[in-house]
Amino acid sequence: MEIRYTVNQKDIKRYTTEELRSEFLVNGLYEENEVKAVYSHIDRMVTLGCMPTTETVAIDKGIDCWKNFGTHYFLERREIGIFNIGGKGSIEADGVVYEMGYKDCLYITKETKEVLFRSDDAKHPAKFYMVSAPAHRVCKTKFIPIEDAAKRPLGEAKTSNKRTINQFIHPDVLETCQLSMGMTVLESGNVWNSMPCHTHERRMEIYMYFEVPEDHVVFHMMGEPTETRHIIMKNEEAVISPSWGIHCGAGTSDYTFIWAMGGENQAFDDMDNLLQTELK
Ligand SMILES: O=C[C@H](O)[C@@H](O)CC(=O)C(=O)O
Ligand SMILES: [Zn+2]
Repeated sequence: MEIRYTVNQKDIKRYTTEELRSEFLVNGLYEENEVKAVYSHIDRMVTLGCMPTTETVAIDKGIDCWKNFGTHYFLERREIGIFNIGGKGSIEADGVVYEMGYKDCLYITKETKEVLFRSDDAKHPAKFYMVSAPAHRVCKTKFIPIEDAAKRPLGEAKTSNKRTINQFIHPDVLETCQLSMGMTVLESGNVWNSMPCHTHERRMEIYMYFEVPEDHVVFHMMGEPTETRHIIMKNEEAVISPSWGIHCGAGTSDYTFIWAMGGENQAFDDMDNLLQTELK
């Protein structure tokens, strides 16, 4: 598992493109029958990808839980949210099997000892995208299909940002310790997400862009509002946003992304909103 430490907003002003990317971009999430995990010291959030093909893959494959977490198993003191962005598959959590279709979500609570990933068809494998946060109490493991997500339509075609925020792991849908997660779907021909943009000093956030057509990219904006930087994102790549940073983007096409937050609170609307004209 790759470990990343926290960075400071004063230092990143001088980062090169490569330095910015190695600090904030998470790519190569899907290697056959492996678990790719990046542990960020920013709110101790772990971003993971798993694409089982011919094997049943355990969540801690390639991870030394005792060394990295000081626990006997991955979810001993953590909770996790998982989306399937690939073909049909299943997740087994302490003996209970959840069938996971495209864009289905599963929240798994703290103290779940065994988590296993499988694909129904190795030729069209499931791709599990996951974010895990430290947790202090047991909640309820819950399967959440997109129909059960709380929907928030936002934006308009005139400003190229017509989209729907689907809140899956959210206090209105289920209880968690600190994790919240959802999926924002842009309507055809709309390219801007999270614009007008915001920060939230109380929480960090991770975006993972997908349904980005081949040969297209998303310009993900980051940095302090008056010191903005960008990272060019390809399909199925994630980007870490520290509490002090904006996080929004424009694609060269429409796309979808999964957001995940952790930190002090779970109040989705607790944002420090910014006007476009305030940005530099
Ligand atoms: O804090 C909330 C997150 O940044 C996202 O939910 C915003 C988003 O999906 C959007 O406006 O498109
Ligand atoms: Zn945000």
